[in-house]
Amino acid sequence: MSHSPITTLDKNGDEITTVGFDRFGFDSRVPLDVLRSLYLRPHYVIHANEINDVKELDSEAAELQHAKFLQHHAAYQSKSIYHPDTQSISYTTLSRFPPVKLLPPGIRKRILVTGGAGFVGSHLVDRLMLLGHEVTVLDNFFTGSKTTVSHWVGHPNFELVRHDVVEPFMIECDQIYHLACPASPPHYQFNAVKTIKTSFMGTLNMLGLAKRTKARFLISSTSEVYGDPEVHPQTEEYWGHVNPIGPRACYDEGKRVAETLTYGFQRQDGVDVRVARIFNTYGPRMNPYDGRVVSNFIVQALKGEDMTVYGDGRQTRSFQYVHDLIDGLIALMNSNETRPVNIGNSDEFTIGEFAELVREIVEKVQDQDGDVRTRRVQIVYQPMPTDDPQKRRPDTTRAKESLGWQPRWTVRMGLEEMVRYYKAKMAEGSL
Ligand SMILES: O=c1ccn([C@@H]2O[C@H](COP(=O)(O)OP(=O)(O)O[C@H]3OC[C@@H](O)[C@H](O)[C@H]3O)[C@@H](O)[C@H]2O)c(=O)[nH]1
Repeated sequence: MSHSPITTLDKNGDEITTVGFDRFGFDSRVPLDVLRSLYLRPHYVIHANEINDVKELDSEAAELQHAKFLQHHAAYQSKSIYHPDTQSISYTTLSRFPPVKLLPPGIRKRILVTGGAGFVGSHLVDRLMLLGHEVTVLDNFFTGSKTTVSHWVGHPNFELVRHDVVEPFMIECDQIYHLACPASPPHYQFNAVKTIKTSFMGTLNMLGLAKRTKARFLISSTSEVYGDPEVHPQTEEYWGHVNPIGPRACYDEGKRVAETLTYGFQRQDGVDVRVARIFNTYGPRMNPYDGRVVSNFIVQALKGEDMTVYGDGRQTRSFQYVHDLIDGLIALMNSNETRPVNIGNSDEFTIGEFAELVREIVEKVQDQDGDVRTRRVQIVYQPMPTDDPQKRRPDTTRAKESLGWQPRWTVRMGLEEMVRYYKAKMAEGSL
């Protein structure tokens, strides 16, 4: 089956060919198709009675399966070959790393990314690596996965360290993106004490490192600091409405105390800090089983299972695509804005409406690919989790004014790409 390349249009109807921008003395632009080649993995399925030679699999037909998103670039990932007969998967080694920018030493930065093997972290790592910086990833692989950054392992600009941020860590660096913490409600509630320990001790340790090295420090905080908000949309001035003893408190209060620590180090020790309050974000490399709504809905619809809406589906969320978030994080890190900044998309949906949108997009992609559906998936209702916020939408005026940042991706474009990512995972056998 052959595909013609897809055009990605932004909110204004203009084509997106690059992400990032040249602002605050930091050029973060990279071509979109190069980025895509890092997460849309070519997959191959072979049966025991078929050819067993990997080279034979580099056929035009196999490559075409992903040609739709990989316009001019070969995928810079090892190949994963699924053997359904033995329920096994083999990975090939990379013969060539993705090309990275050659930066003069004065411009090249040494950047530490905690949680760099997670969903958001791995996209940030891709961007910083392609831009030519030296990147060290710290991750304990509790919710992150080595496969998200495996295409960089062995590259001279890259280092992957298994380390838990609750223990101190020493390294010389210029910038620290401190992202380490489980972010999905079922994951962060799985071990609540560990979650709050990660937020508190992890942030304390990384701020200590920033103080010693004089590195600029950015923490990924969250819209959850606003709790179940009584102000809508949420501005950075709003202090929030959080239940300090509820099941979400380990995360909400953990991030609130992490912000308190961050500004404590700024006031007492002059640490150069940035605080990003991240709103609901989705995209490729989200763990398909992490329990958040976007991954749940897409995976359920692709598998032909019923889509689970919690409560009556009238609660709202506003969803941003991961490339917009990374643009925002990089802009914030390199700007002079030291106050907290909301990074999110203000396109707000009820969860009920969102389920219908996801179902429609999954069906559209399936129809384009000629997939056969045995039935239309149903939307079913399940109990609402305790303390689930009733509404959420960012006021992003500050990000627009201070960073010149606003989201570019439409929810539709982002969802379509994520559906293709999960389809590839299914074909690979890992979903
Ligand atoms: O299968 C599902 C999963 C979730 N939901 C609902 O969808 C909404 C969104 O749920 P998610 O679990 O994706 O995310 P939440 O908004 O609750 O929390 C998120 O907030 C912002 C981030 O910091 C974190 O990633 C996460 O804590 C909730 O109302 C939830 O009850 C469903 O209806 N069905």
